Amino acid sequence: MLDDVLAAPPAADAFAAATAAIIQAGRRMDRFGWVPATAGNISLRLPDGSVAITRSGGHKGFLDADGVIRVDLQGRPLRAGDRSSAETGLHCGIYRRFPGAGAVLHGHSVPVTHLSRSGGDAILLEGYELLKAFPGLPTHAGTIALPVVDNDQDIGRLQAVVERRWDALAEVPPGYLIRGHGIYVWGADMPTALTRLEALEFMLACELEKRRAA
Ligand SMILES: CSCCC(=O)C(=O)COP(=O)(O)O
Ligand SMILES: [Zn+2]
Repeated sequence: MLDDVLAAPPAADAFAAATAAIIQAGRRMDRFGWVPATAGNISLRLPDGSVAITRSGGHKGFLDADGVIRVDLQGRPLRAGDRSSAETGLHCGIYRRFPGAGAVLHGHSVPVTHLSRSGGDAILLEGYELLKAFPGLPTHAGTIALPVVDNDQDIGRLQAVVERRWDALAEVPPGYLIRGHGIYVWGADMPTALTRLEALEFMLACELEKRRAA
């Protein structure tokens, strides 16, 4: 019991650590060109069940501590007047559905935007060594069918569509694409989410090259 109390960091410390991790993730995503202009958003689940998430509208490669705020699992800001990401509902939808999700990343890369626009409800990734970055895929011989959903400015309606897609899948991959918009990826923690995003972006860039060459 005492061990549990000592192991749990005070809420303010946990938020400060999450803010630092989010700032670092934004810089990393920016280096790859995945968060152009004010695109993208980033969040981490906090030990008290709330969520640290980027504010709406800033450049995610130039975040400072003021660029990260807290919301509850329904996406409501914990401090009156704070305006979290316009896509907070998609982050919270992931945290509510997957108790093991601890970090969520959203970016707008060229491969994601281009491939998601070219039709189809899923993008098949097969034969890539980097598939091993995903749960349950011990070799390159596995396959990921990344769901693609139509874009919608109504985030509640978009989240309902995403949930219906998840309901229809025997196994839900930890990511999906929004057509002409971007990608959502999650993991147990920030390093895992970043690894998955990087692996997916690499494979999607290869898919784009393949289509160009065809
Ligand atoms: C100019 S990007 C349009 C909004 C968007 O798709 C996005 O990812 C960023 O929105 P946020 O409110 O999180 O800044
Ligand atoms: Zn977006």
